Amino acid sequence: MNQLVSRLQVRNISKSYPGCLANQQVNLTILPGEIHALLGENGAGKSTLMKIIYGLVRPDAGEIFWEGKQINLHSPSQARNLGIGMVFQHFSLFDTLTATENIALTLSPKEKWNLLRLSQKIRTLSEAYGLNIECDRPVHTLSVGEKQRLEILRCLYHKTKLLILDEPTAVLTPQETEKLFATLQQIASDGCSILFSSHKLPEVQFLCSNATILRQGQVVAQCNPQQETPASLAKLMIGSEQGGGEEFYQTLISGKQQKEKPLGPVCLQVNNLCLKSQNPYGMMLQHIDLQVHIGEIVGIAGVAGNGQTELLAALSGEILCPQPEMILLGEMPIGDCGVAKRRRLGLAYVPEERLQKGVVSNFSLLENALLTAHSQGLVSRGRIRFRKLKAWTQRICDAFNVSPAVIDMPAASLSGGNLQKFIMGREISQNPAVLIAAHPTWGVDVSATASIHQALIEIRDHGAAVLMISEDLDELFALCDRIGAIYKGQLSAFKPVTQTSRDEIGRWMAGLE
Ligand SMILES: Nc1ncnc2c1ncn2[C@@H]1O[C@H](COP(=O)(O)OP(=O)(O)OP(=O)(O)O)[C@@H](O)[C@H]1O
Repeated sequence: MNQLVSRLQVRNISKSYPGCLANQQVNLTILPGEIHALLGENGAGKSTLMKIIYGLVRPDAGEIFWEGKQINLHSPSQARNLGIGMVFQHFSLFDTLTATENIALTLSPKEKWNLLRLSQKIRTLSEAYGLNIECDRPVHTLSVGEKQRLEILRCLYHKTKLLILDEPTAVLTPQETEKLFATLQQIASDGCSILFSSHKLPEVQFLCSNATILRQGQVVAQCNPQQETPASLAKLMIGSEQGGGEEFYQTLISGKQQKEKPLGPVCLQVNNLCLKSQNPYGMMLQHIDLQVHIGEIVGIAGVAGNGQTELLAALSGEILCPQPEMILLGEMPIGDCGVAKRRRLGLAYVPEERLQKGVVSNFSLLENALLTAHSQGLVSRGRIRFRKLKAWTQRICDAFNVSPAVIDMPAASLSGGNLQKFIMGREISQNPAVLIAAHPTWGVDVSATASIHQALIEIRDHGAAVLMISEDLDELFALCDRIGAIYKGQLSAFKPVTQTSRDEIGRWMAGLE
């Protein structure tokens, strides 16, 4: 193959949305077999550019060249036919269909296939790239990592020549990320180009040989990440006026070192919780005992699919417990209380799936704020107090740097990281007695991660009990006072972070102790 012909070139691409220039005269070139990073803060315009390249969003201006020829993309199916595949931050799979059926849906009507032969082909491909997918399992039973591998497999099936990955490692465990990177390197060495966006800068450095950096929709730099440091990459993203050097980056990522302190009274308690999953492939919770004290952040680590979803559902009230005493808030049994009552009693909740469960995506930020914060004096005698609601929502956006802070815009129009900041802000601002948060900084950029960590530390220091469930060990170690792991529906012991190590937690996550 002629290495001089670029796989993809975009020239002077611009795209605006009401009140925002998402991309401004963006130029980008990707060569065959290159793993190219697209970097920028939340809202910098990365997803917009990726969606333009995938034919999902029409640019207002600019040109796209595919293997040297100018193209006019008007749909993802046209992009897929050319060899462009995309894996979104929020997966685009049908949950009730199997892996094979999901791939079958994307085949052209002209293609001859039957499910059995297709399954065999997919299995062979899956083995060749070490993707490890069980073809006959319904998608809703797959873990996050498995769903992502299925999306990649679907692209490989279509002989993708440019694979676009929008924050693929945001909710993967370190082990899953390692596996993903090995697969990506193999795909790239076979000649497929990869466009990769991530807020995890050390990963970008490890994987990518070229990077384009966006700030407020414009290309501000291009570099080889392997010749940079995470600090210098962060500085390019944030801008030299604000971003400092290594020290500045370290303060962003390191969180607050915990001092050991005496524990306050227990605020959230789970007693011998045994619960069958409602999902036939789900994980049964077995004899869960857990205590979170006032003024404490407790972290639960674990590989996705080990009972985190079931535990979150039981704690939030989505699923009721067989006995009320299985969950206590202070001294009050709440195991039989629904979501609304638990919220009234002071429990706030940030779910795993932000678009499906965290917000109603076509509701405005204002309406989404009201959905969980109505008891904060925002409703009186059945009437919404609009002035208060507007001020409340605006305060969340300002305090958590949600951009654009336009409160009557639909939640779906926010970038992924900004939506996460909004959901975290909405829950933290209610000063809950207990905050349960799954993946609190999913897809959030380095500086916003630091602000969310700071906000979590502040509510803890003001007496809240915080329970975090995350696969991100760096985050758990940066924030938590005590940490444990979940494996096959059972909890490990919990230890102060100062008395354990990543190795030990990693062993607990793998059920080795
Ligand atoms: N459908 C839409 N309607 C209105 N505004 C939009 C829409 N999609 C994106 N935007 C805006 O365009 C800007 C760029 O968003 P984009 O999702 O491309 O950012 P990003 O760099 O991918 O951010 P993140 O890292 O948070 O995913 C943001 O200000 C966002 O609010």
